[in-house]
Amino acid sequence: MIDKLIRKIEENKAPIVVGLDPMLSYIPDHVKEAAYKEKGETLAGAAEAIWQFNKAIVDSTYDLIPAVKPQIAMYEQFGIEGLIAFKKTVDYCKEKGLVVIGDIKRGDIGSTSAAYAMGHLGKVQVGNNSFYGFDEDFVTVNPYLGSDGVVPFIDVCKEEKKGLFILVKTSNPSSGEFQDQLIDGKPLYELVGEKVAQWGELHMGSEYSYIGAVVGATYPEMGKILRKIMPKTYILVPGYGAQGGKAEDLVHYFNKDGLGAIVNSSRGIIAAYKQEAYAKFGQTAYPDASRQAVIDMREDIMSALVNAGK
Ligand SMILES: O=c1ccn([C@@H]2O[C@H](COP(=O)(O)O)[C@@H](O)[C@H]2O)c(=O)[nH]1
Repeated sequence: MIDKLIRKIEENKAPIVVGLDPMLSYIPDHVKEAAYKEKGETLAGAAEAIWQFNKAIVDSTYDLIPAVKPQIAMYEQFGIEGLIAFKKTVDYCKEKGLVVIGDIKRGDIGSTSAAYAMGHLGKVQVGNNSFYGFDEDFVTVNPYLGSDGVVPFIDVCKEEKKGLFILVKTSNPSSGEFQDQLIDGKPLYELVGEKVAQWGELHMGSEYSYIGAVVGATYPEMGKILRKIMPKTYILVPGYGAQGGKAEDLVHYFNKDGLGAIVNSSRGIIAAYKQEAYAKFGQTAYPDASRQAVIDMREDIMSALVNAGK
C-alpha cells in the first residue's frame, strides 16, 4: 500500500491528504436540512448529513488527491450510526481509487491491539468465514504502550500489505508535556522516532517502509531532526493551515527525492467555503470551494518544494 500511496502522490503531483473531519458545524444548512427531513433530528439524521457532505467533497476532489484521512472521532460521537457513516465513507473513497488513512490513534495491550488491527486493517474469523471490518489502508497508532501494542498492527499490515502511521511528535500545543521529556539527554520523540525507523527497516515497500510516522507541521525544527532519524519512513504531517503550519516550514519533512512526507489538511479543505478567500462560492457550492482549496494547497506545497530544490 505504501507503493500505491507513493504512485498516487507522483501521478497527482500532490503530497497531500484531505482530512474528512465532518463536524456538524462545518456542514452547510441545506445538507443538514435534507438529512433531517429524511431521518429526523436524530443520530441517523446527523450520520446521513455527514455521509452526504463527505460524498460531495470526495466527488469534487478525488481526481486531484492521492489520499483521505477520515478522523474516526467525528463519526464515533454519533454512535453506531456515525460508525456506519465512517464505513460508507471508507468504502466510497476506496471505490474512487483513493488511499484511506483511518485516523483512529489506537494502541493497547497485545491482544486488544490485535483486535483493533483486525477490525480496522485485517479480517475477523467467524466460524468458517472471514470478514473485513472497516478495511482502511493505513491507520494511525499510538505507540506509548510499547512494542506489545504496536507489533500486532505490524503483523496485520504484513499479512494484508497495508500500513501504519505511528505518533512520534504530535502537532498539538501540549504535545511537549510528555513527548519532549529528556531521557538520558534525548527527547522522548527522538527515541520513538528511532524505534519507528527500526520497525520500518524490517518492513519495507520498494523505497519506503510501510511503517510510517506522524510528525506535526507545528514543530518544524523537530520535523527536520526526525527526517534524518527516519530516512526511509513516510511522514504524515497534520497541522498545516488551520493549526498554523506553513508550506515553507515543511520542506525539511521531505527527502531530496521530493518524497517522504504527505501533508494533511482537514478544516482548511472541508470547511473552505467558510473562509474569506473562498466566500465567493457560498454555502451551496461548498464542494467547489473545497476543490479550489485543494488546488491552492497543492500549489503552496509544490512551490515550496521546488524553491527548496526538492
Ligand atoms: O499530531 C496530530 C495528529 C493528528 N491530528 C489530526 O489531524 C487532523 C487535523 O485537522 P485540521 O483541521 O487540519 O487542523 C485532525 O483529525 C486531528 O485529530 C492532528 O491534528 N495532530
